[in-house]
Amino acid sequence: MNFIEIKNLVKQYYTGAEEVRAVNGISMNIQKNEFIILLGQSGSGKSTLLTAIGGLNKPTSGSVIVDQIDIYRLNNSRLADFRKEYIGFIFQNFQLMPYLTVEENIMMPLSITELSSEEQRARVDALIKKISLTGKSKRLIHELSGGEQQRVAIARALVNDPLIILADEPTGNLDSRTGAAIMDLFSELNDEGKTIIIVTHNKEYVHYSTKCVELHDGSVKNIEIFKNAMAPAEI
Ligand SMILES: Nc1ncnc2c1ncn2[C@@H]1O[C@H](COP(=O)(O)OP(=O)(O)OP(=O)(O)O)[C@@H](O)[C@H]1O
Repeated sequence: MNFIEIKNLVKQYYTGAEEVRAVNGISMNIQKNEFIILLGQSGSGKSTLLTAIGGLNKPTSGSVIVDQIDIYRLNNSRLADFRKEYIGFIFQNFQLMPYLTVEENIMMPLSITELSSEEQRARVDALIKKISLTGKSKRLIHELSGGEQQRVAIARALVNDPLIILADEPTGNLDSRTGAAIMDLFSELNDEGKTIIIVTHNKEYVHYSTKCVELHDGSVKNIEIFKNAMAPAEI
């Protein structure tokens, strides 16, 4: 059974009199534990597709089905619950709170959960260790390097233990060595069972993926398969 099914997805934006078909009828299936890289020129629809998969961008038509949930048929509050349970989202510009500490940033999505404070503490400590920032947990975000900030953003995306990690140009603001280290971290998360979908301009990263999907003008132009995910993969 497919973990994520994208069915004939269309997204049109209207700005004044102008209409843009950012996604123009995309269908694809993604299996659990795949590592998908979305490539394509600027404006080809990558971010629109990614945010639609993450329940952040209601399509004009078509559907996104995750774990058998037709997500845009949910009401807003259930859709928010879906995002919390299933999705960890990471952005190019980190979107962290600059005047909060590393651990306060990671803990933010937990504040509304029912975990005890001890459980929250243990979870945050384990994530700080995972991103190799032990010893810097009390630092303010603006006292960290770009690569460290992106690691904090990844830890924050992981704190509710989502099954799916979506990242929009996560290495776009980083130098190549730091970018590769971030990709290694995604690879490690994929090995641990997370399904990962990353938008990037960097073709050198395709070897991290199980499947590379290239978009052009809102459609799938090419699909290249690099390796099998744990489950047999099929798009
Ligand atoms: N909120 C919006 N309102 C109007 N048009 C939009 C909006 N978001 C995106 N678009 C348009 O939709 C098209 C696809 O945009 P999208 O951001 O999905 O592409 P992209 O491949 O991620 O581009 P980039 O690599 O530059 O981030 C573009 O023509 C863009 O201008």
